[in-house]
Amino acid sequence: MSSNTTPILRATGLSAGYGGPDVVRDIDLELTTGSAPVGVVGPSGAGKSTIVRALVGRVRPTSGHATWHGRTVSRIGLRDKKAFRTQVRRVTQEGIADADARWTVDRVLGKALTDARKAGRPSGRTVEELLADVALEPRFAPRQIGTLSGGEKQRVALASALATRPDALLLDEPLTAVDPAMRGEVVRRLGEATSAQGTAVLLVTHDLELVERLCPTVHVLADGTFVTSGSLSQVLATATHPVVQELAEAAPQAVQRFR
Ligand SMILES: Nc1ncnc2c1ncn2[C@@H]1O[C@H](COP(=O)(O)OP(=O)(O)OP(=O)(O)O)[C@@H](O)[C@H]1O
Repeated sequence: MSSNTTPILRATGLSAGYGGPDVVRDIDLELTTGSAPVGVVGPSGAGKSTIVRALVGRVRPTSGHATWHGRTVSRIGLRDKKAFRTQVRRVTQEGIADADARWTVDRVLGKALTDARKAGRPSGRTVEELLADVALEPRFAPRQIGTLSGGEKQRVALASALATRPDALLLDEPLTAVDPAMRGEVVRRLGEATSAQGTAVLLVTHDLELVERLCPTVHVLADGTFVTSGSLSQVLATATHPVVQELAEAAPQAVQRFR
């Protein structure tokens, strides 16, 4: 990728909060077409979700910028909002919370595919392929959303986001309800799907194992600022900040080898 490619999404010196003191400060981050997934890890309350909210325009920066193809996110007009929402998808731990509980998985994903086509973003995928991207078998297609487990709802939310072949996928603790044994497989398939369709991924999570599997680069957030960045192995091996040391100590066996 040439260095003058405009990033899909970029935070530059971004600070933001909720009316009181800023909860994130001076954040620099970018997602570029074809870039490898980027992780953000840090303790609860550090501001991870706030960064994602600022990137999608749900929280307005108090200083600095969030930009989408060079345009200030908080100033995207009504006319372009739909395109923004199709091209930049956020998936939270709520899973498919917006969908009617009586709708079937097939109907939810079918609608996502139709919406994508109407928005000029045909993915050329089928419901079965989307389900496979998140390691769900075809037998889930006729199931009503209200009958799914929390982890299954989270996987349907991911599949629905993939349906629009988004430029950027912002994942905020997307697999908390998926059991650890299955999480690795979902992430593997998700990594393949996003890489094949050129979707840039930002993964915000407590789960270092997920980051290790998906993200060659990770930023560590402590009390609203990035304190270190690099590969997870570099970050853990050179831990000097107390938050990084705490993360390293709490890390599962699979990532302890980096220490
Ligand atoms: N709507 C809100 N109004 C006021 N304060 C908020 C709001 N949402 C979050 N905060 C505060 O902002 C800070 C950062 O919250 P945020 O949700 O970004 O952290 P996080 O790192 O994602 O945490 P977690 O890992 O627990 O989800 C916290 O102190 C939180 O209490």
